[in-house]
Amino acid sequence: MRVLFVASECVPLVKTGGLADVAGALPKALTSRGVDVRVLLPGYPGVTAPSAEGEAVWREADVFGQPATVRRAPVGGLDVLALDMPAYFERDGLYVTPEGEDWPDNPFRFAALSWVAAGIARDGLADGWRPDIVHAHDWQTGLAPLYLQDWGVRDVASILTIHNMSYQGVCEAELRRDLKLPETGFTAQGYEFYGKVNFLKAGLIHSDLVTTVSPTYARELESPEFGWGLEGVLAARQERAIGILNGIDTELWDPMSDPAVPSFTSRSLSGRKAARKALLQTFSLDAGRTGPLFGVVSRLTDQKGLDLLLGILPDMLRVDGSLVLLGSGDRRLEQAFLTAARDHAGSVGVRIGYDEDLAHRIYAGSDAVLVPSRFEPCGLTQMYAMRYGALPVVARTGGLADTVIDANSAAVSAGVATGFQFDPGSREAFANAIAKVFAVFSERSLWRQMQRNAMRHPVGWDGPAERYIDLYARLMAAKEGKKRFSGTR
Ligand SMILES: Nc1ncnc2c1ncn2[C@@H]1O[C@H](COP(=O)(O)OP(=O)(O)O[C@H]2O[C@H](CO)[C@@H](O)[C@H](O)[C@H]2O)[C@@H](O)[C@H]1O
Repeated sequence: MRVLFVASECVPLVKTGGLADVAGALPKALTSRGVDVRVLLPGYPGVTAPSAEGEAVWREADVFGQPATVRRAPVGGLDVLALDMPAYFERDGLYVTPEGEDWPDNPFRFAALSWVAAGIARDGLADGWRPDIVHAHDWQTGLAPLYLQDWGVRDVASILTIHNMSYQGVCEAELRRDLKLPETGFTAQGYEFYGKVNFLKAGLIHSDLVTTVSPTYARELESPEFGWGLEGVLAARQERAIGILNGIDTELWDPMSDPAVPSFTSRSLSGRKAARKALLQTFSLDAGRTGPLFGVVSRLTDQKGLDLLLGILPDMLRVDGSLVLLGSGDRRLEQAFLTAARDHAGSVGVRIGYDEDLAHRIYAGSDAVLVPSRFEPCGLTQMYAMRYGALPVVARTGGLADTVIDANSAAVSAGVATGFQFDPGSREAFANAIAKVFAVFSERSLWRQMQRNAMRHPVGWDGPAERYIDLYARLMAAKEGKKRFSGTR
């Protein structure tokens, strides 16, 4: 079974968010189960540097005005195919300029990525490798299934995984000819979206199968609130989006062997105490405060609901809580948190930027990690938190609802709670959940039991990888005409 993964970012080479974690970890889990996976990535500087010596396995002289060369190299346990197109990808910033604006040629950059994925599926590589399946991820690769279908490549199946429906890759209709999109597809049943071109919609319509990253988000996606205008497209498909919960890379994220933090396990937490102390020192926070130390590691966007945190912060601090936050994104949120840190020096620490090492130290040293998202397709931070013994406090939405067992009275009596849930978007519900965190924090044995539960909660890729393999096998069988594909949620 040969699978071509195509994604716009991937750990350990280049990451801005959770897509990269999945695009790095899932291929590893599939490979260890015998699937032959290669991962096609844009040749950003972080990708071309480690693959520069790789063999050129595919070329085309002119892909949207630029020569394209694909180099194959083993990097970080992955079989990487780096798309070398310096004019498109050798720049500082994956999607946006240093000033935070979308690169104006993003439609061409990511159409090129999709085009090359489809080209590899059509032609195969110089070493004879040709995929059975193209597995595309998010809008940046949404045109790959369309090109495959348009070119009549019928013996390679395509899957599109939605990591976030709110980013769709919409561009002006006039570009459609230059993007080499079929004119007949520019309709409401095709890739047209309110008079524009929509990359994600193209992928949803033309892929053989659509998946998303949690069962709850799969259901939510069919409502206008979460579908961002594409809910009808999913509902109209014969096979709707299949929700497969993400896992996390439990080798990279292992408190026992993580080089960024003192070693600890669910049985022996003394290393965790040291991690907490070190974290307080990093942010020059007062070690004498008796309440929980809350942590946040997040992109600062409206999705993540962190404006709600600003609203309840003074109350949290009044009862001796503390906060550390690492994030970047929306300039106004960045400023607001920096101001909070200045106003509450000693109890609030804020780092604006991206820092992988510090992220590990926050999961290991915080008592609780806050994820108040308005919507969350899966969410990985709550799983990293659980694995490191920080109890997650999450909005009850998407994958957050699927991964955290709320400390309600039934779960507490059954001894299975792993965190705290509240109604998304509600400041009052968030404040109530925080009050509960304080209450449980003062009941040391219950807190300790929840930490143990959280740390032992299965968060790896074993189950999800098996489900993807099952889908791949059924898709291949369907392509071979053995039987009609039938998906289940
Ligand atoms: N400033 C910073 N410094 C260091 N690390 C930082 C950071 N900001 C964020 N991170 C890291 O980025 C990742 C974020 O992953 P999430 O899944 O929580 O969100 P994201 O919205 O990016 O992903 C989308 O795709 C993923 C994958 O499918 C879905 O889980 C999710 O719901 C969906 O929105 C985590 O590994 C986190 O530690």
